[in-house]
Amino acid sequence: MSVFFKRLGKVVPITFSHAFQGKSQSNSNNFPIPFGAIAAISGGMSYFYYFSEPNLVHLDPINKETGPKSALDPKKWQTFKLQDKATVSHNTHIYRFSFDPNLKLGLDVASCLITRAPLGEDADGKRKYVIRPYTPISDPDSKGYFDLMIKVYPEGKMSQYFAKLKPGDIVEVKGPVEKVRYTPSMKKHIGMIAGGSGITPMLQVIEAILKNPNDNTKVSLVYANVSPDDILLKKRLDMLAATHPNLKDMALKGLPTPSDDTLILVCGPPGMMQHISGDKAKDRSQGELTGLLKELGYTEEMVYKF
Ligand SMILES: Cc1cc2nc3c(=O)[nH]c(=O)nc-3n(C[C@H](O)[C@H](O)[C@H](O)COP(=O)(O)OP(=O)(O)OC[C@H]3O[C@@H](n4cnc5c(N)ncnc54)[C@H](O)[C@@H]3O)c2cc1C
Repeated sequence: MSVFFKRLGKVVPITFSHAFQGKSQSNSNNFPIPFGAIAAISGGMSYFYYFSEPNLVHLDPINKETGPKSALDPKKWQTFKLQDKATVSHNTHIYRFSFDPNLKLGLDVASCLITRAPLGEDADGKRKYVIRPYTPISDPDSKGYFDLMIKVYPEGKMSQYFAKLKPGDIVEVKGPVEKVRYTPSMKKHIGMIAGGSGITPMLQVIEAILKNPNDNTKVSLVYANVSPDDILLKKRLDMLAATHPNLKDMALKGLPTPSDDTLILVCGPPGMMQHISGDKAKDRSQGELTGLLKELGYTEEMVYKF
């Protein structure tokens, strides 16, 4: 496993021990997206990401009661009203959308939803849309709202649309789209490799594991970012680093070794995917497993690309 981190280290100009120093770091030449910060968390961690940033939306207590009705419809675009927006980092925000408080959103872990926004008209005067998937990070069992954490790109069609939204504005949403079905204790050890906003599907799975007291699945998360300032939920990670003296070692040993009891989830920008696992196929199926994970002996059955 140390080979993996040696190789990863080639594209990570700063080691984990530097990741929380709060300075901007130089770019790597090896990667389309430079990775300047990497964090690893292992095993039975508790998660408080909503409480880790002072300017976040205040969450209502989660209503665990489940009901038969869902707010989402996989076949129909539905409108959801933006209730509030909170800043997580210089380019990332959490958007809370509200709906009927008697309903759950209606998705199984791990799933995303699809959003669309009007984008001018085509030659025939027909409305054009930009369509993008996003992964809710709120508890799927909460009623009446869901949260999206979205990174804004300077030229990003949809993320710029989100950046301009004000409370009361509406967004069209369809779904859910199931990615990988998580069932409690389906694997002994799950490794996660995330870059930037690729942390969102990992959060969904982590939350599902941690809220179930009977689920003892071990989770190792490797989280790469452009610079320390880009680490989403940094305060929470800082706290873990401060209270877990062996966290640095875990960064070197954390990922599960290849075995039938192992699942590695990967989500991040194209450059990272290419290097770690190979990108998904053009038809968005899983595609061939290549990259570091393949070299290290993981098989396609052990890896899932979001
Ligand atoms: C299953 C799934 C779930 C997703 N969940 C989330 C989520 O929860 N939160 C979230 O923020 N995003 C998520 N994404 C990514 C999201 O769907 C969009 O791709 C992203 O918001 C960019 O869309 P855009 O229209 O703003 O940019 P585009 O108009 O598509 O791209 C414009 C420019 O932005 C830059 N850019 C766009 N995407 C990236 C990238 N990934 N890395 C580096 N540069 C980029 C490039 O320079 C690009 O040329 C998810 C993607 C998938 C496939």
